[in-house]
Amino acid sequence: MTGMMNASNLKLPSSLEENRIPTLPPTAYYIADFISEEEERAILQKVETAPKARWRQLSHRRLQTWPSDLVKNTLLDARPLPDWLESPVVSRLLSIPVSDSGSEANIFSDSPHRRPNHVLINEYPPSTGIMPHKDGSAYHPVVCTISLGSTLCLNLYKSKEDGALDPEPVWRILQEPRSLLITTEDLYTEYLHGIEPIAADANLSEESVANWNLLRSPSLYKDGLNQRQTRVSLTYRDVLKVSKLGNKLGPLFKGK
Ligand SMILES: O=C(O)CCC(=O)C(=O)O
Ligand SMILES: [Fe+2]
Repeated sequence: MTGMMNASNLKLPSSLEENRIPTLPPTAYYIADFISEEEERAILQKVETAPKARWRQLSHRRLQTWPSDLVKNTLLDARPLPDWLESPVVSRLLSIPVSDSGSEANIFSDSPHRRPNHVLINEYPPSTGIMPHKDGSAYHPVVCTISLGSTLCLNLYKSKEDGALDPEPVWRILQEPRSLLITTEDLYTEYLHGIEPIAADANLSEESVANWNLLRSPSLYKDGLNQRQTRVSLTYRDVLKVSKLGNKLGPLFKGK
């Protein structure tokens, strides 16, 4: 067991502000060691052994939604998240104050349910990605992403004056396994994000990676390359609309 990272070895910041990515527009935070290797393994195990019907297969990527898909931007299924998605991630997330000012406010203090109520799980084999997009109006504009299994780059894009997408990313964020990335505000509303469908991320450097100084292991990428393995991401958000009807109909939903 020597050298194995368990939760008690994690060095969480005393506030998110300490881990703000300084070169980005408001506001993004990156915590390289948010969960331990043990916790990563346990979550991956749950993801991989979920009932087959939980998975939605897209052409390259597959995904799960917890507790369920949205219908017209509404969460119909008001059941809480399962334990393995709630703990340790949500409790840890809510325990970190945004600033050192003495206020206890956490990243979900201003959201309608004061906590994430929805998790999207995406699995990306090497050479798969997600097209540049915005996350839209269904969610409170705070996105918390846990990365598992592999490092890859998330790209941030701007729209041009004419509304068309500028295909060159304006920034890149390198997400290591077990890291937490939080994006909010302008990064939610003004910019698009996406992941290129490539086998390796290239030209990685202090100049080209916005969160370079917050990485756990920048030395792994000193040749500028990151060979991708399969990466699983957990995207935690607060869905604004939760149906009361969904609650009453709960027993009728044959939830898996
Ligand atoms: O996997 C990720 O990090 C991004 C996922 C994403 O952007 C989304 O599902 O909206
Ligand atoms: Fe997204």
